[in-house]
Amino acid sequence: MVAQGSDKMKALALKLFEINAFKFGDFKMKVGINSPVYFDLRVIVSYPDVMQTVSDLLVEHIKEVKLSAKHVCGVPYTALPLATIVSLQQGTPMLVRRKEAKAYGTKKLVEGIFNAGDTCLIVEDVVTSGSSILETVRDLQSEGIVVTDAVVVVDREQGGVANIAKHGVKMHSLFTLSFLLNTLHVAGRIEKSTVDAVAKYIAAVQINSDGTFVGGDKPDVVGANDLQRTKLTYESRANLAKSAVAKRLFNLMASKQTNLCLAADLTKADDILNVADKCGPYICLLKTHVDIVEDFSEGFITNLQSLAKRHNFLLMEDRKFADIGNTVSLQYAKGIYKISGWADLVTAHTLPGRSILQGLKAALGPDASKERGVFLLAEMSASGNLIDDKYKENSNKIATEGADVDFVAGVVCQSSKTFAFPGLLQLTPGVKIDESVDKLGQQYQTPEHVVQERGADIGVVGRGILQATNVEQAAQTYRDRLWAAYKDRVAK
Ligand SMILES: O=c1ccn([C@@H]2O[C@H](COP(=O)(O)O)[C@@H](O)[C@H]2O)c(=O)[nH]1
Repeated sequence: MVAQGSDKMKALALKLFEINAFKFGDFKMKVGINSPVYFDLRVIVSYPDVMQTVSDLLVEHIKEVKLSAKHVCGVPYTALPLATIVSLQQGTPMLVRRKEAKAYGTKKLVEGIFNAGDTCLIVEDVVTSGSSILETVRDLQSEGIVVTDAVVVVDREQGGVANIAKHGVKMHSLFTLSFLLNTLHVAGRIEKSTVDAVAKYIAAVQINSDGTFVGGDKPDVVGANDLQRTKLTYESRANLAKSAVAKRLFNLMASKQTNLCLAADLTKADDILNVADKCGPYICLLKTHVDIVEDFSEGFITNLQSLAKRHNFLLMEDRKFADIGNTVSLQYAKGIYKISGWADLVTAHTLPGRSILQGLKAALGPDASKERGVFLLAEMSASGNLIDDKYKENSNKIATEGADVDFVAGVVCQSSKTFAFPGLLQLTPGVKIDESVDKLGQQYQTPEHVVQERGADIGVVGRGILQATNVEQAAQTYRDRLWAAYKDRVAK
């Protein structure tokens, strides 16, 4: 058997985590309940080296457990390329199971040349209850094909082994979820609390092959899933962040005990520097709209950076980039403001799609995402804005899937439902001591409401502080209330 403890297996486990083939958080599952861990092995097709290693290990595993079937068949769709490589490497003919029978011609469910009585080995990527394997087994059996074994990449340990065994099929997995958790923990990639949260969930949620739950009742998943982002501390979320700047910001917030962002929307450089100095001790982030500064100069940026260093806060330019990649790249690095040179973070609309991330990254060097990050706008605080649920869903995908997620530090939004991944920060503008709406449609909620009801990790306050008679005192009040709301949220 391929030793789960081998260096090759451990390295592959870490690589799969690195490329986001699995992640931790709070994810909706096919069976209708949320899970603290989510696998998406579809991404491996974008990494030929990973494809190669996974299929090499599958072939090794097949040899070691002496599985000798006449055919090999992947469970559609993710396992199809894996089954193809296994077939090529072993010289074993492949069968392809259609998900729907052809409506015309042969109306076949299984493509390939076979005879009744032939044996077939199933290849699958991830097994939860084993129901997908069983669907494929059923179709192969209906053609008289004999199935006794299935090789899988990951067993989530939620009942799959027993469920498929009831149908005479033995599962041979490369990885168990427990092994992956342990490997990541030993390598310092996840905390013990993450291991425990997933283990608790797996123990509570065992699934039958028909999608019902072992024990009958729907488990109390809210209780079982301790990885919901609003329940976690900033320290533990720092470990789950893919963006280096998000990690830095989570740790800064935790050590400085502040989740307040000051929106320094003033038009004179000295006024911004003055307010940054006064409020610096209370903020984790200072947000600018640099294009409203009437006397902008390089000196202003140098002074702002030294205040950021002195008071330990990060700088965010709320540029809300929204153009094609090439233009965004120029807007980020060139012109008068040369934003990429000084802003730790910027904001960008998701309207242009993924190219917004590629455009921003193109303006930076190869290690771009180590020093810089972006907050994607998935929702706005302005009344009557045009963002709908589909837009939010797609924004979440851009923030959490694909090769550029290491550049995404967080999401600007108004609701905890907009995204689940705990490694991202929720930045929520529209915060004031009293709920209200300004003359131009800005909608305000209280610090407690945005943190506890809406899931904000960082509350953005502009005029609530800037128009106060004593800005320093106002910053302290907002910091105290936002921080207390966060402490209450994680204590519940
Ligand atoms: O949806 C959004 C996105 C960004 N903002 C920005 O936040 C501040 C809010 O300032 P207040 O004075 O506290 O209203 C401002 O810079 C906006 O550009 C937002 O309000 N809503």
